[in-house]
Amino acid sequence: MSAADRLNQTSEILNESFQPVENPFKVTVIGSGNWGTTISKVVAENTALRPHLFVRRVDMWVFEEMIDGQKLTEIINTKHENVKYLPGIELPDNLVANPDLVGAAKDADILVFNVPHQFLPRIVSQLQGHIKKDARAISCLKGFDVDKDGVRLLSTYVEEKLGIACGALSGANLAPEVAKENWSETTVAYKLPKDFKGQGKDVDHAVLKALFHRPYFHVNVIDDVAGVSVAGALKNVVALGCGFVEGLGWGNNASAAIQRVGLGEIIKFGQMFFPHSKVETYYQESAGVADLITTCSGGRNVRVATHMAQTGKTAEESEKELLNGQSAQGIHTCKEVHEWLASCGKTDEFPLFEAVYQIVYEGASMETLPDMIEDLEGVNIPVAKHANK
Ligand SMILES: NC(=O)C1=CN([C@@H]2O[C@H](COP(=O)(O)OP(=O)(O)OC[C@H]3O[C@@H](n4cnc5c(N)ncnc54)[C@H](O)[C@@H]3O)[C@@H](O)[C@H]2O)C=CC1
Ligand SMILES: O=C(CO)COP(=O)(O)O
Repeated sequence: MSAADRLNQTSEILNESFQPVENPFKVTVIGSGNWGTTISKVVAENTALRPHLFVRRVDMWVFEEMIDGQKLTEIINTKHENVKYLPGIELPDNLVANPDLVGAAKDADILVFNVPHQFLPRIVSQLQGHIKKDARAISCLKGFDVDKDGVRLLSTYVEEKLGIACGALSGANLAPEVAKENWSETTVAYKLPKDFKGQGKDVDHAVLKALFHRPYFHVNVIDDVAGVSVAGALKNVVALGCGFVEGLGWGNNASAAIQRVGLGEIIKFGQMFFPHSKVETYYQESAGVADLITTCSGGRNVRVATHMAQTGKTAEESEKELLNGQSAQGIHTCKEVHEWLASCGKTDEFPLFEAVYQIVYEGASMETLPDMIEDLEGVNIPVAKHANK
């Protein structure tokens, strides 16, 4: 059996195993960047395939902009291509670009949030009071919300601000590869809420699998929203560190060292501030170590940091020059993490995260990265008897 036949067979088996629901779910994706458009494509392919579960039409909210005198939404809806953020990829015709945020979201049963996380607060405040009370959400964002009260997951932020249950989707998922339908895995995390209405009436793990799983995009659904979200947010900070050593020309050993320290700090951060997150999520799930590896190999964060090292430009300048309006989320996340760790006096316990912040925001030298992350605690360096003579 060919690989393509095997994939089609998997898809058919999945279709048969999904029970119909009373009222098919309407799905809206909030966001239309590189990943936002890719996930919209994934979702729209599945809603077209599974009318017993989903309304065929998927709305994708687009932060409207003009491209050569024409609205981006009009281009997407006529050419079926997001020419700015996902050029060269054909989008399904049941995916509708919608510039009206409330209009796109108000009838949705499932809201998929997928915007650079610095824009989330404004979007959520515009949605307050305008969505279905029993809607459910999945956050594909990578980052944290930090204020004087603490560090919060973005799914928790959505839950608190909108009063709806929210899970997370994260994995080793560089958008251009998923968009081209190259095989990858992802992790969806969702906890059934207290007001769960029952199978066939509400969103559960099977519904989420049916919404996101594609022959080329394999989904594992788990409960650990915190583990998935912490790993997704922090690997972007580690990727900046990898970009610095790569840009300095130090090679693969240096990058591996940064990833080793980074994985340790990710797990420690998760255990310290989200103790209900599971350690195995960090090394067994796509959202854990696999996302760390792919992002440090070829993501936008690593590219931006490499450019900084090679040109001496700032993070913002490098992002602007390289990404054509896309966002390297590690730039925001390293600041959020620093602010949180500083407020609780724990920056010393996360030397890599702190070093990345110091390089991006305080002008620290990239060359000193190895010394900054060297943990000398407990190491007894022998001193020669007559060293000072
Ligand atoms: N691109 C990727 O490979 C992956 C990205 N992610 C995560 O998904 C989230 C979304 O990323 P992308 O879709 O790649 O976005 P992106 O990095 O492509 O950002 C561009 C998007 O931001 C929008 N935007 C610009 N200014 C805005 C404003 N003031 N208000 C609202 N929106 C505005 C643009 O219209 C565009 O849709 C991020 O948290 C990212 O870390 C997760 C997995 C893969
Ligand atoms: O999250 C990602 C891959 O899973 C994408 O990482 P970048 O934003 O660094 O491209």
